[in-house]
Amino acid sequence: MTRPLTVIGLMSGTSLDGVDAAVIRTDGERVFAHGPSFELPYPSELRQRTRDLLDRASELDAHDPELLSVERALTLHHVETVQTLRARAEMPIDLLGFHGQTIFHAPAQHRTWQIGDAALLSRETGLAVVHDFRSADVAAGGEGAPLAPCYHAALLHDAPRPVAVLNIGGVANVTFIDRDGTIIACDTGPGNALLDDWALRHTGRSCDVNGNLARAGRVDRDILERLLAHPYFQRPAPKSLDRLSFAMALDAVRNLSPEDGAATLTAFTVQAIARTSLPHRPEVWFVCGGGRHNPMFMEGLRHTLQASVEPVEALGWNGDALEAECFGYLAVRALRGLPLSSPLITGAPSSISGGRLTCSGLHPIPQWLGDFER
Ligand SMILES: Nc1ncnc2c1ncn2[C@@H]1O[C@H](COP(=O)(O)OP(=O)(O)OP(=O)(O)O)[C@@H](O)[C@H]1O
Ligand SMILES: CC(=O)N[C@H]1[C@@H]2OC[C@@H](O2)[C@@H](O)[C@@H]1O[C@H](C)C(=O)O
Repeated sequence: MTRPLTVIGLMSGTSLDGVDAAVIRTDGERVFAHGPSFELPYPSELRQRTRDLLDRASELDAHDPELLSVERALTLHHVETVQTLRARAEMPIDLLGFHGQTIFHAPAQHRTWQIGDAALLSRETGLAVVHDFRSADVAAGGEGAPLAPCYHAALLHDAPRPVAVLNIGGVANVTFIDRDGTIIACDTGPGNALLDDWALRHTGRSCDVNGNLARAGRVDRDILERLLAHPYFQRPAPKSLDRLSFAMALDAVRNLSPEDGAATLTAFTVQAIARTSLPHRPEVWFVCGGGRHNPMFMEGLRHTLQASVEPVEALGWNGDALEAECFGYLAVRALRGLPLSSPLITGAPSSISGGRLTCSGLHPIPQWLGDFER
């Protein structure tokens, strides 16, 4: 039997709001325990510098001084997150699963780019680090995202089916598990990112807190229909998005009032989710990610999907920590050479593993790592 490991998973998502970290104990197949979790928000200056990098990421040179400076600052923010969580966890940690920050995602060009210095993280924490989860899938011709479905499936083994887990992060993505266990997944469209950018521009706050701006506005139906005419919504799964894939929506609503713009962008996220083509109607949609804290998304989804829509807390899960837990789980799967994705999830030609191990902070290398040699 493979030894279970205690792992800290680390996720810095497309919302650019901060680092989520969570402890789980897993052998990469079963999850034995969930430990504490913690989020360390980015200072607004670092969030803005990262946001600015995204705009020029497609042309960025890997040695760009600002890129390297942001990468170092983001990594040190991860180090601080790990040290804080470690102190709270009061248990020895074996491994880190480090997603990094996606700054560019274009699977059609065989490119996906997560920044973050795994060697620095390993040196500063003295822990082994698994990172670079998406490249192998993209290199094999897959979308490289979403990767959470395999973790959702591990947690949902005895839930009623068909069932959907919907993550509303910066981008939104769904995992659908059919009656026979078949998993279908994709990014559905925008999540919070457009609304965050709009709210920042018009209110100076980093998001539309509790949907208050959108609630006071009216949806512009013409603009909404135009946005939903985007070919992405006709494409079947598997499919995935970059944070900026729908940046033109901000341009489309630019002449609306702050309230009407927020209402229209909120409806765009909801309607994009509802248009996702699934083989059967899920019995329940369980929602995770920061978007579930926005009642305008939750109410809009209940109304549009005409189905039960619950936060994942209804399953006893922690919807703010789920993605971080996921990268802890995937880190152990990667060490064991187990698949992180499958053809129906990312479109890769076969189920393939991924991730890379960095141990620059370990002297000597612990013996148990030898058990995982692939
Ligand atoms: N009370 C709230 N009201 C409105 N929006 C909220 C609230 N709380 C959180 N959010 C939204 O949730 C976002 C953070 O979500 P989350 O942490 O899931 O993003 P992420 O980790 O970047 O996700 P992903 O990797 O899936 O893109 C914030 O940027 C904000 O838009
Ligand atoms: C390229 C990339 O970082 N994609 C993220 C992003 O954020 C949400 C959505 O777009 C999803 O596809 C993915 O993250 C989650 C954790 C995933 O891989 O499942």
